[in-house]
Amino acid sequence: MYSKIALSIGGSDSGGGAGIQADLRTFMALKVHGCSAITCITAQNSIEVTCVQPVEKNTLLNQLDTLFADFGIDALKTGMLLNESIINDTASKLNTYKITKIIDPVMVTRTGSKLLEDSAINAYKKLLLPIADLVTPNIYEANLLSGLEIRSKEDIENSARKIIGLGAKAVLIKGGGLKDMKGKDFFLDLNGRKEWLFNNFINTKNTHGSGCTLSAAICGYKALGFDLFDSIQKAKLFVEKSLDNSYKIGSGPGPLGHH
Ligand SMILES: Nc1ncnc2c1ncn2[C@@H]1O[C@H](COP(=O)(O)OP(=O)(O)O)[C@@H](O)[C@H]1O
Ligand SMILES: Cc1ncc(COP(=O)(O)OP(=O)(O)O)c(N)n1
Repeated sequence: MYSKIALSIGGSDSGGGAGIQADLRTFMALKVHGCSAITCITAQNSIEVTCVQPVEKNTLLNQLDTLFADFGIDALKTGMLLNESIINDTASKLNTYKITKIIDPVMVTRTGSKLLEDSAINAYKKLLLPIADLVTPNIYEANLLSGLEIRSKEDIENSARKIIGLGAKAVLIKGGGLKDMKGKDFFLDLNGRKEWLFNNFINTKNTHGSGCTLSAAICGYKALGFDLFDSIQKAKLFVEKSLDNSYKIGSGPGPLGHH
């Protein structure tokens, strides 16, 4: 019980639906010990983000150094990294860790609040994609990373190829941003393995934190020792069940019920 350790590097969601809070709940549900390195603090509810405060450089670096000095972390994921300076600092450390790295390139909430400065997109491409074992963009994020406008399944596949071309070992593009594509995601890796992955559509408005939950579950299953592709399949099932257990706590989209 709890012999494996996963780390989430990302932002705090004061509303508890996404970010570090969703990641730690996901790790716990998978019976993986969860650690966190907080990059920024957001004041957030189900409808808006009213304030974002990055932590100081040394606060971020000390969280990482202190964890790695004592714990044998099995896998990590990144979430909200906010700006170029946080991406630089995170990448400088990640370069030295020989564990699975899942990069969830969080850029904007479903309700339209920006979680990444525009000027930081190039830093993602230059510093994080080349060290990613897996990158998990939604349509909007894949668009910005690949420079391709995505309107169809074919565009998704082309965008995935571009992202692999930028150095990521594997990519999972979440199709939900296109009509009738919720639950349909496209996987491609460096060896040319390509698969469309499907889970059942869950008819709920309470989807806040589903992207974070997916990347955290992939990270958790990797920490438990599953290979990357199995981890993704299991994580999709985990998200489906968590969406089925989702609930409403404010006037906007509510959180997932991690189980
Ligand atoms: N209503 C839904 N029913 C089933 N699966 C869903 C639903 N909404 C999202 N998903 C799945 O949840 C995961 C996260 O996707 P999504 O919410 O689009 O990411 P993001 O929050 O990054 O935009 C994906 O695997 C997606 O297929
Ligand atoms: C602090 C923080 N990190 C990440 C997100 C984004 O969460 P995600 O699951 O990608 O999507 P939304 O449900 O927010 O659209 C966040 N909101 N806050």
